[in-house]
Formats: sequence, structure tokens, C-alpha cells
Amino acid sequence: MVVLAKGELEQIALPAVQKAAPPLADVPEVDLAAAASRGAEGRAAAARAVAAACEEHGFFKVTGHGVPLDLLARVENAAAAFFALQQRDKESAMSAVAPGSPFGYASKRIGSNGDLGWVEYLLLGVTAAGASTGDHSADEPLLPAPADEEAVPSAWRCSFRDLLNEYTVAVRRMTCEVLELMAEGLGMAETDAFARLVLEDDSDSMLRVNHYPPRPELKHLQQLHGGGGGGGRVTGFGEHTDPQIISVLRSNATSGLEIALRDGTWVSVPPDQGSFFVNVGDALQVLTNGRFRSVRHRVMVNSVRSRVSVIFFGGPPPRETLAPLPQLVGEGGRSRYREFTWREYKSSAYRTKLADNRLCHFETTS
Ligand SMILES: O=C(O)CCC(=O)C(=O)O
Ligand SMILES: [Fe+2]
Repeated sequence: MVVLAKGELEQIALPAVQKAAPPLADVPEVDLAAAASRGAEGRAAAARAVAAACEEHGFFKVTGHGVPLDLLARVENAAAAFFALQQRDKESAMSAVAPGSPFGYASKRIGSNGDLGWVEYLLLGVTAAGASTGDHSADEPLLPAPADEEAVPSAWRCSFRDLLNEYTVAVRRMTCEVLELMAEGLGMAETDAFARLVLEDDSDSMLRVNHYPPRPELKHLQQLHGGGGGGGRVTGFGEHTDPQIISVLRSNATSGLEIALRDGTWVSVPPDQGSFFVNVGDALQVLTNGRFRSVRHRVMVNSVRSRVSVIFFGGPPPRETLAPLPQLVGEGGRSRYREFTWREYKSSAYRTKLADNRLCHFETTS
């Protein structure tokens, strides 16, 4: 992990007045296995619960998801092994992708507009076949040859790719089940209205593997700021909403994820390594005419334990036109967003900072 340069810590430290966020007491939860086993009534109840959580928080937990726990553990271990590599070997994962591509390895810098966080990550595009950096054929290792080939044999790099592919395929399948429940919960006849966008061959989906190394000196910083749990809070990933339709997150047992409630209060989400957390993204807020809200969230760094998280972002194809679905606007209702393509949204978002509200450019005024 690269060390922070002078001045960078100040940029990612929260103001000393910010107290630690209290835990969210009742994380809304849906058990997919139970929903499937309880017939039409059970499914309808789960769909209503999902829709209610998306309206209230834009956030909920999924249990009974069917993704094997040993696959989750293998991905977590492989990710930890990747981030434990020499810095130059991790950086060489970046050098194989096209210049200007967001894919590959990066540390501290989030996006292209100066946002910093105490995080390093691997960002991968997702194709119909699984995860890739966009430049690799199915037979090549996902990660390119490191400076020291001996240290990271190509067989290891190949198996990391296979693992992330297997994970992506399983998580995308479960994501689509969740998207169908959302559509059912909204009372839509076309229950694949959201899932079909994520299943298109050219859907703009991604996989991000994040690593937040611990910062033991945080305790010391807190004392410097006079204690009280405020000073010395360092941002791993600054506050933002996710742009896509849906994000499905799984982390190790380390806390750090926080979400903003409707009134703007920040609460922390107790980690649960056997479950997934779902975020409503900006695109789904648009499709539902604002009925579902894209949740503002951030990650704070832990002083003692490293956090590893893997997030699948399900997005629509670049050519897809997004607008509130007519059945959700209702006859005579007002469409809160104008029509735009996903490509248009992305190029507008490209010019923004992480914390910006990217949807305001697409809101209708009357
Ligand atoms: O790493 C996490 O737990 C969440 C990070 C996040 O919000 C993101 O990558 O969009
Ligand atoms: Fe996010």
C-alpha cells in the first residue's frame, strides 16, 4: 500500500466534530431461500419487504442467497493474497489495460477528479462470461505478468481470474432474483424489467474488490483531537451513491460501511460475512421515478482490522435509454427525470466528484 503524501491525510480525515456513527438497529433483511420455499404468498411477502426497504433506505441485506459460503471464503482469501503482493506487482495489473481505462488496480485515487481514500482496489469489467479487465482473452490470466514472474506464477493469476468469474456468475444470478423481487414488489407485470438490463450481453456491469488496510495510528490521532470518538476518523471510500441499477456487496467480518438515512443521519452497518448487502443505484432511482432511492454510503477505516469487500455493480448497456417506467409514473403523474442514455449519464458523471449528486442534471423542472 502506498503511503499518503503530505496533506493527503487531512483530505481523507473527517472533521474532529464527527462522532462515530451508531449502528443501524434493524437492517431490513430478505431471505431468498425462505421466499422460494413458501409458495406464492411467501414470495409476495418477500417482494413487498424488498420494495419497502428500497423505498425507505435504498438498502437491505440478503440471506439464503444460494452463493456457496466456501466460494465467498476462497474469493476473500485470493483477494487478500493479491493485496499482499509487492506494490509494483499490483501496479503491473494496471499497466496491461488500455490507457484511460478505469479498469485494473489503483490505490488512494477514486475516479479521475481528485477523490482520495485510504483504499486500494481492483476494478474489473464484467462480460457475459464473467469478470475481465476488458483486454484479456479467456485463456490469459486476468492479471498480467508481474515484474517478478517467480513471485506470482501465471497459474495463480489464472486461478484468481477463474475464481472471480465463478463468483461473478453466481452473484449476477442472485442479483437478478433480487431485481425480479423488486419488480414484483412494485406490482409490475413485467417482472424482468430490471433484471433483463443486467443480463444483456453488453450490460455495463463491473466487479470491484476493495482493500482497506488498518491504520493503528488512528487511536493516537483520536487522542490528539481530544478523544470523544470524533477526531481520527479516516475515510476509506468517501460518501457517494452508486451509479448503476444495483450494487451487491459482500465483505469480510470488518466493520466500516455506513449509510445515510433519509434525514441525513449516518449509521454504521454491522458486518455479516455470510450475507450480501444491496444498494439501490441511481439508475434504479430513475427507472422507479424516485420511488426507490439510491442510498448514500461511505466506508470508514478500521484501526485494527483490514476490510476486504467485493461489489458487483449491475448496470444497463451504454445504448439503453433510461426514463421512469410509465407504469410507475401512472396516468397523469409527473415524470421526475427526463429520458437519457446510460452513455450520456456516464459521460456527465465522469466530470463530477465522488460526493456529487449526479442525477440533478436529469431532473425535470415542472
Ligand atoms: O468497500 C465497501 O464496502 C463499499 C465501497 C463502495 O461503496 C463502492 O466501491 O462503491
Ligand atoms: Fe458504493
